[in-house]
Amino acid sequence: MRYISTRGDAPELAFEDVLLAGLAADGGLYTPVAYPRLEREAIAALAGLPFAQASANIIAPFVGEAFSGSALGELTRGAYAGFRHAAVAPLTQIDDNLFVLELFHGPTLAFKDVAMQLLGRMMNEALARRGLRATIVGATSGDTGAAAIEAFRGLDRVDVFILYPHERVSNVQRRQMTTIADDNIHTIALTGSFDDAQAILKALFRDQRFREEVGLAGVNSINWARVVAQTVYYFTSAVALGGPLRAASFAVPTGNFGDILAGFVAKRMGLPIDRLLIATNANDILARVLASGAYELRAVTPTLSPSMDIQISSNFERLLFDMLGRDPAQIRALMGSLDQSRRFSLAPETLAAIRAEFDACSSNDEETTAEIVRTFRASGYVLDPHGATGVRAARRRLAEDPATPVVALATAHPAKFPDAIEAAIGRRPPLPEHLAPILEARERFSVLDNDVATVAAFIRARARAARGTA
Ligand SMILES: Cc1ncc(COP(=O)(O)O)c(C=O)c1O
Ligand SMILES: N[C@@H](CCOP(=O)(O)O)C(=O)O
Repeated sequence: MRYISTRGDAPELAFEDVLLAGLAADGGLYTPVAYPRLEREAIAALAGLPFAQASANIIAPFVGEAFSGSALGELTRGAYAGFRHAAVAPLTQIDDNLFVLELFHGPTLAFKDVAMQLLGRMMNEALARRGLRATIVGATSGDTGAAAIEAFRGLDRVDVFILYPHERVSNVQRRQMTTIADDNIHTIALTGSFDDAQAILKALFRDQRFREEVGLAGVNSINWARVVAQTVYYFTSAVALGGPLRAASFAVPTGNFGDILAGFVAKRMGLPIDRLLIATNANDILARVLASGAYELRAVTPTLSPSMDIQISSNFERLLFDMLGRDPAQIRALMGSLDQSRRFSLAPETLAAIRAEFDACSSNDEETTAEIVRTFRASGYVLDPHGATGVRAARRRLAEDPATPVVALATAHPAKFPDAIEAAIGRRPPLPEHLAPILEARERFSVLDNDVATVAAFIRARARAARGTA
């Protein structure tokens, strides 16, 4: 499989190059030249397979020769061996036709582990094959950072720098990142929002000199490998509910649009998906764009679901690329307008094409808390605040169409947000035992100004030091 940039001005690459490149050199996002199709029989044959095997089957057409034959199966088996649930991503029914897909059984208790545990293994192998080292820089609103740190800690081929918004992640989320003592891990508390962190990350990727100097690599969902690994649980859960003979809808707590984009890709690959429901918190830019066609940046509002406190949803660019007939000139024009005037407008036919497949539902903190309470009272199930926005979107859909099952993605474990849960239902969900030490361990992080040059200088100094060349 070959990959092209959404902005049309970067070289076409093979999977392993895309894996190591992260963002395309023209600022665009890599996407496959065409989506591979899984025939109905191949989808049906996923039933009953271990998650790791299903993952290898689904991902194989995307990786081509890079991880051919048994190599991919070995990587997926390794990636999911440490999950705390044998099914990796189990489904739980909480109401009529309403199912929760638990994606938080990985080491850091968030859906990010599903892709990151595989990405870490793939990247390490690709770097070893090429005899390279890399400097991974990641932006996080709380969960990607911990998942990346867990996947890459202690490896000598990589230095990891994680930028998170200072004082805007939960205590558990912060400690999952800042208490890790490995020398190759560097956590940066940025005096800004996640959007600021992601803007710095993209600026670093656009600086060709810096990129080459430090061997820059990215593990956010701007990296295509993250998206493709996230398609797997759409297949496994849909098949468990009767797919491909029966369609399901998916309600997805959304921020950077990487998770729901994976659902869109699964649908393009042939999985019968009815509706893709974008669930947002008060940072509702995606709900607003679906309502009006105007993608308009506003200041980020802190909420009970901090990982979704995002306005610039990077992967929306990949969706637009497909919805605009894969025309990079139109993407360049929209992204240029976003940079210059903090907004762009979609043409009526583009908006109609998006609405044909997606709905959106935003929930403020009160509504999120009410959903946690409602679900707990009705079924005893404890949702985290991110998952609660998804379940609320799912209930709204079921009120319109009770016959089609809806899978709501539970993207984080409630123990990551104990204060919000306690305020809602009067109980503090305990942290799984393996994470208990982080509550006492010493924290290490550097507070940096929201400024590209400051962050670049910090990374340069530390990355060199780690290589013994300072
Ligand atoms: C717990 C949780 N839910 C939902 C999201 C949103 O996912 P995405 O950014 O892929 O839209 C995130 C962050 O990405 C998250 O950490
Ligand atoms: N919510 C995310 C934001 C980054 O998302 P990614 O999927 O693009 O890595 C987080 O928790 O960091």
